[in-house]
Amino acid sequence: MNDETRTIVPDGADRATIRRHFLRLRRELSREDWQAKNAALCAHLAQWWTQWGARRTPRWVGLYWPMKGEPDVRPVFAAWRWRALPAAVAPHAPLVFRPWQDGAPMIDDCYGIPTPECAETVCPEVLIVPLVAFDRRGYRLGYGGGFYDRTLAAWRAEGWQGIAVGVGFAFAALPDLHPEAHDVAMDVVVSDAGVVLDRSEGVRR
Ligand SMILES: Nc1nc2c(c(=O)[nH]1)N(C=O)[C@@H](CNc1ccc(C(=O)N[C@@H](CCC(=O)O)C(=O)O)cc1)CN2
Ligand SMILES: Nc1ncnc2c1ncn2[C@@H]1O[C@H](COP(=O)(O)OP(=O)(O)OP(=O)(O)O)[C@@H](O)[C@H]1O
Repeated sequence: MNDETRTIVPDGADRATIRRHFLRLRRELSREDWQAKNAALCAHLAQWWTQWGARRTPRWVGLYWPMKGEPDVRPVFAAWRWRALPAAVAPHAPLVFRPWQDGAPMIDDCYGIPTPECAETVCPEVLIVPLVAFDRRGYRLGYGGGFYDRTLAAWRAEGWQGIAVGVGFAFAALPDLHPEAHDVAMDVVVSDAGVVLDRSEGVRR
């Protein structure tokens, strides 16, 4: 299967169908394929981060603990002191972010995803967001919990000046995901094909 056929989804597909389609494609990647794509994505993200970080003074970076074949961009921030991981604490609540260092004690959040066992929470200035699928304007599909949308909506309502950086595999790019009212677009999207969207200069953060 080449990258072009990968993007074919059934005509008029709804979100659940699109989500299943790209989750299946991701699951079917060979280990070698996944590693090559992940390495390319990490290289592009590292370059973006170096350039962006040189002009700003970001502190907390919100990462995620990868699962189900998600890209693993943790190596890009391995030397960064201010790393945080999300915890889903309830099905309809915004995510909370907890400081994280390698080797820190972890517990499962309410979806069984490891999260630091730590009472402190932080609000990341740079939020790295996993993309199951994404479109040209930076709208995304995740696992369907609405967590990132809810989290970003809550933070922005409180005056958050941070930046949302989506990371996903290039085969999951679609022209238009037909966003719904609650969908929050990414400011930057990085894939194994490069930085495919960057509005970070336009936003004051
Ligand atoms: N690595 C990672 N961590 C993350 C997220 C993420 O997308 N990736 N999240 C981003 O939100 C939050 C957790 N959200 C999740 C939402 C749903 C499911 C889940 O397993 N859903 C079921 C289907 C549920 C349904 O259909 O209603 C499944 O996929 O089997 C897992 C995590 C916080 N942590
Ligand atoms: N700000 C919000 N307030 C209330 N409900 C919301 C909000 N954002 C999303 N939702 C609800 O969450 C549900 C899932 O949304 P969506 O399909 O966009 O999830 P997703 O972006 O794939 O998931 P995730 O962000 O967890 O990766 C939708 O039914 C939506 O109504």
